[in-house]
Amino acid sequence: METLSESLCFGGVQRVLRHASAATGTDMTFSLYTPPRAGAGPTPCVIFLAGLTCTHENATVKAGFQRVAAELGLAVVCPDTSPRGEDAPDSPAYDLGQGAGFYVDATQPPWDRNFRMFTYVAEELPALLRDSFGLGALGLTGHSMGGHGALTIAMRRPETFESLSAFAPIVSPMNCPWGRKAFSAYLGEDRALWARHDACALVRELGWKGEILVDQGTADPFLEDQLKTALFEQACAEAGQRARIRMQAGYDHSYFFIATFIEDHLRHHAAALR
Ligand SMILES: N[C@@H](CCC(=O)N[C@@H](CSC=O)C(=O)NCC(=O)O)C(=O)O
Repeated sequence: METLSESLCFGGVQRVLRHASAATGTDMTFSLYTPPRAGAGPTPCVIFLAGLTCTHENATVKAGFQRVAAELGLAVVCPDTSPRGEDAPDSPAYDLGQGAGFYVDATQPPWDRNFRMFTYVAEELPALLRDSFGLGALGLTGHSMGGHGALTIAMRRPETFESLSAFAPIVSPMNCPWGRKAFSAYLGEDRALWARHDACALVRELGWKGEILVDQGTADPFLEDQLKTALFEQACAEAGQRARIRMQAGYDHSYFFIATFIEDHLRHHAAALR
């Protein structure tokens, strides 16, 4: 494990770290904020999964989570969104390849060797945070493609994650252009496999053990074609899933929207992780 940077922030420490990942077969970079106040027992931690084109850095420097995380005694981890580097495949498109891992384990060449972001987030990272940093209960959140990752990974791994929220998530990748393009490339044409990575399908099949908090801006340019929040509202209603899905008037898809509501999300996680 290599420490790339370390800065004091609101009395806690904001680090950027790099490690060799067994899941992706590449080095992976992530940020880790640890709060100043050590409570009783291991520090609870929220993992924030970012969206298309992002690295660990976007949420770390733009979401503004550190002040509230310090107050609540929460650690926050921001992983990268895909494997990177010359040894991993890529595509010239912003919505496929490096920066667009879609939180699945690819089954199709050339992606299948490295693009294993489901295993990285669901298994390798939680074990690393527990074993190398002594962190405790885990919550999962994310934005857009990362909101899709948070919803799908948490529902499939309720034994690993205790709390769940999302900002402007892609709620049904099977039914939007970003998702269909990524799933065709990474997973092939097996629709049953696609459904195992689709939040609307999973909420009907598995559900989530707690309340899901979702914020979505009404001025988000991706709302109608890509994100389709109404499909998740309908799926939750039909499945009897507890969910607080808040349509936030006038907010767009940016990190200004995330920064506005990050405090609510961290409080939602802190309440469940105690
Ligand atoms: N370049 C693309 C859209 C890129 C974009 O908006 N990325 C979002 C996430 S979208 C869903 O996963 C993002 O978080 N960007 C980084 C940031 O710091 O804002 C286009 O122009 O259509």
